Amino acid sequence: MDDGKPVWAPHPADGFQLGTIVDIGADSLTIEPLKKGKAFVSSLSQVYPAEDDVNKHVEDNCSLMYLNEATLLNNVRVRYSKEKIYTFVANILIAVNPYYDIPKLYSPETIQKYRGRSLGTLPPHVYAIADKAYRDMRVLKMSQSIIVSGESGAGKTENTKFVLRYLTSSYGTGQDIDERIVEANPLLEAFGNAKTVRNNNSSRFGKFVEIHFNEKNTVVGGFVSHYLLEKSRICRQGPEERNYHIFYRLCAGASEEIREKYHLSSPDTFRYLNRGCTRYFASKDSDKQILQNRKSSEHVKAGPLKDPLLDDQGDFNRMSDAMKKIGLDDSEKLDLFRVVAGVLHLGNVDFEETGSTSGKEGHT
Ligand SMILES: Nc1ncnc2c1ncn2[C@@H]1O[C@H](COP(=O)(O)OP(=O)(O)OP(=O)(O)O)[C@@H](O)[C@H]1O
Repeated sequence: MDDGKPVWAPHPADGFQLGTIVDIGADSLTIEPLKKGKAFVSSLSQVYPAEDDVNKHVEDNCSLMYLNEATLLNNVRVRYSKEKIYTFVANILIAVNPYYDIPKLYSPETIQKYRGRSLGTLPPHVYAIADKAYRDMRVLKMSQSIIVSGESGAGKTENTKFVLRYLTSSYGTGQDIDERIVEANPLLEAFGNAKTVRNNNSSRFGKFVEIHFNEKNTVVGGFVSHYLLEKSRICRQGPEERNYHIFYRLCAGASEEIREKYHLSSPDTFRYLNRGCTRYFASKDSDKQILQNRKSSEHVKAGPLKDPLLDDQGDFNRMSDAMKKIGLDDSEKLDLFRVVAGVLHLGNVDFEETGSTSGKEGHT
C-alpha cells in the first residue's frame, strides 16, 4: 500500500475516508486525510488499498481491482448516487433502498428484457436473480431458493414482490393463478405488516414463499408459510408505532353498513390502538374522502401519515378486491371483518374484581 497512492482509512461518521500513508509503525499507520483534517493513526488491519479511480463504478464488485470492505462500500455508494441501486457480487445481489420510484426500473419492458438472459449480460437487477433461479431450476431439475435478507426497511418485502411479479408474468400461464399469487401479498401485508419507527410497512412475520412449476416449467401455484408473527403488537404498540394495518383500514374504509353492524368507530376509541399512533395513511385527496367521525383527534390535529405506497382507505378497497381474487366470497369476507372488529372490542372489555381476591369466591 505504501506507494503514495490513496488508501481507505476509518472515518467516525462515513465509514471510510481517503488518505495517504505518511508514517508506518509496527502494526499501525499514520494517515493524512485527502480532504482537510489532521493526520491520525489507524490500525494496519483497518486500512485498505483504494481503486485508482474512486469515482468509477463496476456492476460486479468482483471486478474491483481491490475487493475489500471499503472499496465494496464505495462502489455501492457511487452506483447509488447514479440511481443504480443494484450491484452484483458474483451471483449475490446487493440492493440499496432508494425510498422513491426509479422510473422504468420495474416496468413490463424491463421484465421482458431480462427474460432468459444469463447473469451478468445485463445490468444488475432483482429480475436477473429471479431469471437465474428459474433457468437453474429448468436445467438442474431441482428446486431453487432465493434468500432475501437485510435490516428492517432494507427493501426485502418490495424485492420479494418484484421476484414474484417477474416469475408470474414471465413464466406464468397468463391465467388467474398468476394474479392470485401476486394478490396474496396485499392480504398478507394487511394482517402482518405495521408502521414501526423504521418502516411504515414493516413485515412483522417471516415468510417462506413457494412458487410451484409444472413439468412444462410454467407457474401453477404458490404457497406461503408464515412464522414468528409479532403477536404482542395486537395489544400494545410504541407511541410512534401502529397496530397491524387491517385495523385502521377497516376503520377508514369499511362501508357504513359494516361500520354499524360491527360497531366500528375512530381508532382512538379502541384501547388496542389508542396507545400508539392513531393517524391514518392518506394523501391530501384521499384524506378528504375519509369522514370526520372516522378520524382520531390525533389525526384531525396532525393530519394524515404520508407514504407513497400506503393509503388506508384505498388499501381497504384493494384488499377487498384481493380477497375476491384469491377466492373468498362476500360472506367469508364479512366473517373476517367480524373477527377483526371483535379483536378491537375485546381490547375494550373491562374486568372488575368482585368478592375475595385470594379465595375461590373471587370473580371477574
Ligand atoms: N426498490 C424500491 N424502490 C422504491 N422504494 C422502495 C424499494 N424498496 C423498498 N422501498 C421503500 O422502502 C420501504 C421499506 O421497504 P420494505 O418494506 O421492503 O423493507 P423490509 O426490508 O421488508 O423491512 P421489514 O423487515 O421492516 O419488513 C417500502 O415500503 C418502500 O416505500
